[in-house]
Amino acid sequence: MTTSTNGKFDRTPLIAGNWKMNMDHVQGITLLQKLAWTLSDARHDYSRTEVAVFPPFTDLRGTQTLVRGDDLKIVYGGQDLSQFDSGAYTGDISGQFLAKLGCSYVLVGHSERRTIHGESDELLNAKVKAAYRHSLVPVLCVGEGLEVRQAGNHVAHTLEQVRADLAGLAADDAARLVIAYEPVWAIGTGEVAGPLDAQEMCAAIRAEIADLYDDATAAGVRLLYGGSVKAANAASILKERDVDGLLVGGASLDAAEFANIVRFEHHLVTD
Ligand SMILES: O=C[C@H](O)COP(=O)(O)O
Repeated sequence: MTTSTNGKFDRTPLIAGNWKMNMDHVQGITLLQKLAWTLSDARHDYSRTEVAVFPPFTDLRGTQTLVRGDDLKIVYGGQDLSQFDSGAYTGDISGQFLAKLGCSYVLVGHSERRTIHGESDELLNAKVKAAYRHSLVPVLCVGEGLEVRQAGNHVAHTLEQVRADLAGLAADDAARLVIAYEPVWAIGTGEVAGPLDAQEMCAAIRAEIADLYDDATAAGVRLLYGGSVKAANAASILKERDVDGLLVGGASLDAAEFANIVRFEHHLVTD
């Protein structure tokens, strides 16, 4: 388990920015530089809250060069990877290539991959395993659409994704996993799941991991919430017991806004 000096956190909180298909390699460098400067001016302590960005593939080499050159503490990852390691898979990107570019993480099963690209749980299970083959930590994205939520089946649906996507995964790999709960109806819509919705699902996922593995493994897994997160709602979501971080889309494209989300602790009201 990672440890944190943050009051409620047993695990180091992770604030992750998914740039999606925004920011070319020049814009990406400018955004990353602004983010690093803003956090440096604010004396952000990266050992208290980890910061990750997920730029498009074409930005990763520039990201690596900037992070290394300026000795930044921001970590980064790819938005997807192939289930294969190399070969005749036109357009795909191997986890091996991501690792060589210094990526720490990789998103797996973002809802936009599941819906637009029709990625199945079987495929995502293979991608999770491919990530570990290349020492990348998968950020596995799960969550329900609006109809499932309205029918009240959101917990069962999401846990089914968790079970299928992790099938056959070893416990020591599972313990390092990050899972992002992203209700599809709250992504890019301005609709935010309430803190209690986020907590309900994160607690259910943690209990499921404990069932699949054991309590120690479940205690190590970091669970993020994603869906229309802004600086104004970040702290209230992160106050919840089982929520260990955030996966931020739109708001991560604005360095000042994202830095404010990273600095959520300054907005936490202590009870
Ligand atoms: O990966 C991020 C999620 O899809 C959330 O995106 P959003 O913050 O723009 O709603």
